Amino acid sequence: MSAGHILAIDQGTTSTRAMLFSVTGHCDIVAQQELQQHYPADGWVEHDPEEIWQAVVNVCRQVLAQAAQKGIQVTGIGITNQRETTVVWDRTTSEPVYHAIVWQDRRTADFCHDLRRAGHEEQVTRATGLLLDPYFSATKLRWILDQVPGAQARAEAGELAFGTIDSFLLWRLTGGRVHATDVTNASRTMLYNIHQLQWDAALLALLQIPVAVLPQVKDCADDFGTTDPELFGTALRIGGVAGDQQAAAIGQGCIDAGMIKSTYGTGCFMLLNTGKEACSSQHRLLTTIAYRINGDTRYALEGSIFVAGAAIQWLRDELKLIRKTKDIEELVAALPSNRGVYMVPAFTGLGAPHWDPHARGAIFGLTRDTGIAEIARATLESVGYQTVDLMTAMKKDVATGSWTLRVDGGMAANDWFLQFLADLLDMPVERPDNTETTALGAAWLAAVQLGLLPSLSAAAKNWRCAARFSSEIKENDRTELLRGWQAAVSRVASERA
Ligand SMILES: Nc1ncnc2c1ncn2[C@@H]1O[C@H](COP(=O)(O)OP(=O)(O)O)[C@@H](O)[C@H]1O
Ligand SMILES: O=P(O)(O)OC[C@H](O)CO
Repeated sequence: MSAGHILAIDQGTTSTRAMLFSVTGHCDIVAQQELQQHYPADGWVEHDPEEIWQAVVNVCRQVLAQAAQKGIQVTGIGITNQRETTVVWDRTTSEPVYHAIVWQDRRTADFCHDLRRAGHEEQVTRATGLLLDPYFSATKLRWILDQVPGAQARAEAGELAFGTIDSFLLWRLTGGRVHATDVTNASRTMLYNIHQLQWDAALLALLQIPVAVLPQVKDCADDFGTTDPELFGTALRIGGVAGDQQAAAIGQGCIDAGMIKSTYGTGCFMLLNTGKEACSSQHRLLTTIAYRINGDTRYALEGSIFVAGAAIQWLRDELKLIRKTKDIEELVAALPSNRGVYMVPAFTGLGAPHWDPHARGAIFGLTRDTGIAEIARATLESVGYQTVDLMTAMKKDVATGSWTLRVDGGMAANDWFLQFLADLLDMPVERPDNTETTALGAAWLAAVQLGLLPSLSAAAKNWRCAARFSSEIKENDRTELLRGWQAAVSRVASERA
């Protein structure tokens, strides 16, 4: 029997995956299930937690069945998840009291605006490293406690539990025995003090969140309990949990200060490891926890863009300009330039460094001969320009870094995009051989906890570069491209930003 494999659960925004990894990071078996998106109103995005749970059980069972057939021994489980997405459930029945409110949801934009006007943003940033934005869990939780009849009183009485998706899965996987989360997920709630490493009493009071509703916060490699034996036929230990962007940074081997990764999935998330220092941004980036192992906390600066690959899906599904996502590469590569067309994909507002939840998307520079290719190219380019906005802010905040960008996620398969990125950033862009970095990071955390790996440093030695892109354009051309973007993005700003 082959030993030492970890089952990684990656519960993402658009799909749920289970993957089986060896400790070197080789993936043997994968199962995946799409997740339905619910848009009940403008700017609202929800998931059905029961659908998420069923998908997790299904994909895990598929992988475990194949592992058993191949005689592979599964040592334990690592979990990684879409962050901030908020679930509240009944502790007795384990049933959610409302749909999961997804990180992209903007329904609490006005509430955040009011809190900002009342002067609370500095307090939020000082304690949590975040900005006062509907992106984070706190105001979503407040909304559920306000809108579901009786929820506030039941939360105060200890009858309800709140959690990000990792917590909800831990609860269900352990048969309601564990109500916990890890520090990286906690650091995205806007309720967790990232310096004191505990729930922030002043913010809980400000938002009237009862302590009784909150999960216990653990390290990323920790004892998260064992699965209910009835689920998978055996009790598996859960040894690792991290939010998906932090897990991707680990899977990219960005475990030391100065290393940067960017993940291009539905959104784009750039994390710069700042080591033991919680660097506070002067340029509207987030300070967040990169990971904590054996009580040793490492921090990161994060730039979050809400729409990256989702814009390519929009071209495919709404505008029907491309049939398959991968068709975009050939389409845009055929054009000699962007022909002055710029697209700002502010479908759900703008994230870092603009933080404008009321901004909406726009296309600029249209002429009589603008066609499908120009609009597709402007859309793909917009993800590159937004990356430059993040990197520019990071370079201003932190003097030293490796200034090499490691990339992953669905869009990292697009060579044209990665070359454009290297051209715009004037920086090497590296794609690893294993682009399933998110699940890999969760697997490595569990492997460390369960004794299959001595440390994350040992794990990171397995990282390999598969493709490297360097700038091939002139400084003048870069400046011109960026000037066009800056003009476009400034025109979608809302009056309330
Ligand atoms: N060749 C490609 N060019 C551009 N975008 C792509 C390409 N392949 C996939 N994508 C985009 O990548 C995203 C899927 O990436 P993935 O990492 O699976 O996302 P998530 O984890 O957020 O669900 C989709 O939004 C899709 O539009
Ligand atoms: O599920 P993803 O990969 O789109 O990631 C979502 C992020 O964690 C949101 O902060």
